[in-house]
Amino acid sequence: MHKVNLPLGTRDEFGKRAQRKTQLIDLIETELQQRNYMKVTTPVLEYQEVFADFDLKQMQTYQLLDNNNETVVLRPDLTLPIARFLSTNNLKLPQKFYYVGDRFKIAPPLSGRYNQQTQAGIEIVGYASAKAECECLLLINRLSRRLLQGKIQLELGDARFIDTILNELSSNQALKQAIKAALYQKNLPHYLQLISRFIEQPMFKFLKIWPRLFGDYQEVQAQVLKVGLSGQARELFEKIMQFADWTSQLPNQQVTVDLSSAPPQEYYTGLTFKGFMQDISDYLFSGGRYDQLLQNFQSQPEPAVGMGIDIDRLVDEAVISANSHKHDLLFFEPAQLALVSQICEQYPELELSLSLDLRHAQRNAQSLGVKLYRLNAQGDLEDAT
Ligand SMILES: N[C@@H](Cc1c[nH]c[nH+]1)C(=O)O
Repeated sequence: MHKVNLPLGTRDEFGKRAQRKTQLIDLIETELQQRNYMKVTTPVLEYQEVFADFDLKQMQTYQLLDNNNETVVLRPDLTLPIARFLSTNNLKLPQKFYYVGDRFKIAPPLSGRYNQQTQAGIEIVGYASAKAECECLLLINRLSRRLLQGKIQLELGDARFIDTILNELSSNQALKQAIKAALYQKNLPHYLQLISRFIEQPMFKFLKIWPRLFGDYQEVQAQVLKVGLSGQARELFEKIMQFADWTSQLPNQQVTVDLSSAPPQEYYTGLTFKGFMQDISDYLFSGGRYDQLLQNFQSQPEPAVGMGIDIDRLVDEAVISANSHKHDLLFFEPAQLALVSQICEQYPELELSLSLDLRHAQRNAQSLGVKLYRLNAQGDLEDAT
């Protein structure tokens, strides 16, 4: 038979890694259930229109035709299916939900990323106050301390900040888009050229330092205070700083801000946050407020905050040890099945020896360094090593 390869960007998971992943998911689910989150599982297949309104980071999706000739996609995001779910089910709100599942995005070739990624996440729906953001930030801090020796750095921003500044500057859409793109790409020469026309404006001092406004929140705060900000931009800035102040008081929590990058998802409408580790390019946690999203699926908007947890990254980095203790073996004959069933219940860690005969079973136990038992005439365990 010829060997069949896996589709590009996919992998098999097995052994210790697969076991650690299950342990990690169990730990997160227990944590969330203890805090009264409701589990939601949505299918991996959705109609394309669920994702149509959002440019989910230019991602390519897997598309299939169902038997009615309608295009369905393997979900590239888990928040939009939850929004779709909420609009079609009359659940009592406010409510806190969580999910664990795989999402599928076709990664650029040679990027080293997998196209199927496991994500856990929470969606806190119906709460307008900052306490919903606090719940997410607390969870990141708790998981960071519990699993990653407190190594997660938080990065805060606000999805409205960039547009607010640009709207105060100009009504020229094309120009605003160009500045935004230069800022996102950190294309400094082009950015400086684009802002040069605002040299007479009071905000020019801010514009000049804007691309560098990321990093330690107190340093960024000091720089912004020097040049000043006004109006709504200032209010948003103060709100980000307020959250930075609160979270920096959590144990082992380093806090940074970023005032010049694209929000992690297009649907965010307020505070955004990411949790990352030094020297790892991908974020382990990413979320934000998205008060308008549910309006896309139903007539009414609903305040909401949520975040995703990159389970695959977390498995690679988390300090959890897979149970790897040895199992003693039980040699048996098929005719003893009913008895074996009882013994298995009594000794859940005993592994059945499936070797053909006692001699093979003994050899196997010896090479594994474990004991071999068998059942004597009275139905009791006896050492047969
Ligand atoms: N779906 C988001 C995370 C999130 C959950 N809820 C809100 N945001 C992501 O994948 O980045």
